[in-house]
Amino acid sequence: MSEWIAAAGLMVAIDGPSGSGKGTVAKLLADEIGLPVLDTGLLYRLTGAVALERGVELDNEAALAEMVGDMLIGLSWSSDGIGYDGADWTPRLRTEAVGAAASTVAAKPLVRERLLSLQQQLAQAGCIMDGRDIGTVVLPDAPAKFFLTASVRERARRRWSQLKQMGHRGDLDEVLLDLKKRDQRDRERQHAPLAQASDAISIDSTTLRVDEVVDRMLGILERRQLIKPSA
Ligand SMILES: Nc1ncnc2c1ncn2[C@@H]1O[C@H](COP(=O)(O)OP(=O)(O)OP(=O)(O)O)[C@@H](O)[C@H]1O
Ligand SMILES: Nc1ccn([C@H]2C[C@H](O)[C@@H](COP(=O)(O)O)O2)c(=O)n1
Repeated sequence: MSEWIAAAGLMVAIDGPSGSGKGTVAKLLADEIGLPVLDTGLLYRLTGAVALERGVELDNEAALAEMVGDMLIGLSWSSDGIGYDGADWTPRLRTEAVGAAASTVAAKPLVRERLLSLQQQLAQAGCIMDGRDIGTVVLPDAPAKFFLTASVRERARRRWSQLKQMGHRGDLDEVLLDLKKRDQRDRERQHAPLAQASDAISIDSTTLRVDEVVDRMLGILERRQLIKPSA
């Protein structure tokens, strides 16, 4: 049972760089307030993974856009993950290679354009959506927007320890370098770059526990009367 009741159709946007904790916090917040959570990174990861699998050049924008058009037909995307062509793709999308491919295809305006309306349609019933451009482009009118940050060293440490738990033997400096490259690509692309919306509240999670971040968000949503205690 959720501890809070969310206003009907509430949309909460959570943006931030890789490893800032968006996905983790979005899931916990969603459990607390009883909303579905949509991880938009999965759409770009699936695009990158399908392109790699089919041998579509990651720099060929027209071919990628055509591929995404086809992909949308067999796509199922929900709080549980992402499915395509009758298979659950979620478990195979968490590798660094897929993350890098996702970041490359995400810089292509035609790819973003093709994925935009799906995100906007699914958000309409109310949700917590996390990504890079949710507060700025996908849901510019969302009544609650958060921009989650953490120092690049801390984000690399988190990613490294996550990889270690998954059985990978990554080097921390290598993870740090990959993260810096991804940050640069995501922030510097021309179309819908990673950016804080002017009306987003920034939370630096470098020295905060996950539950402390979630509590801050709940406090802000309650003060804005977007949620109320369920009891
Ligand atoms: N405040 C925090 N303190 C410590 N560890 C955290 C914190 N927030 C998240 N983590 C851990 O950091 C790792 C990365 O978090 P998460 O996957 O949620 O980040 P993300 O911003 O969604 O990244 P990406 O955009 O690459 O998907 C996870 O292992 C998570 O448990
Ligand atoms: N709204 C979004 C979500 C994700 N991306 C891109 C940028 C990331 O490097 C890549 C993978 O995202 P992650 O799963 O790590 O959150 O997808 C984007 O451009 N816009």
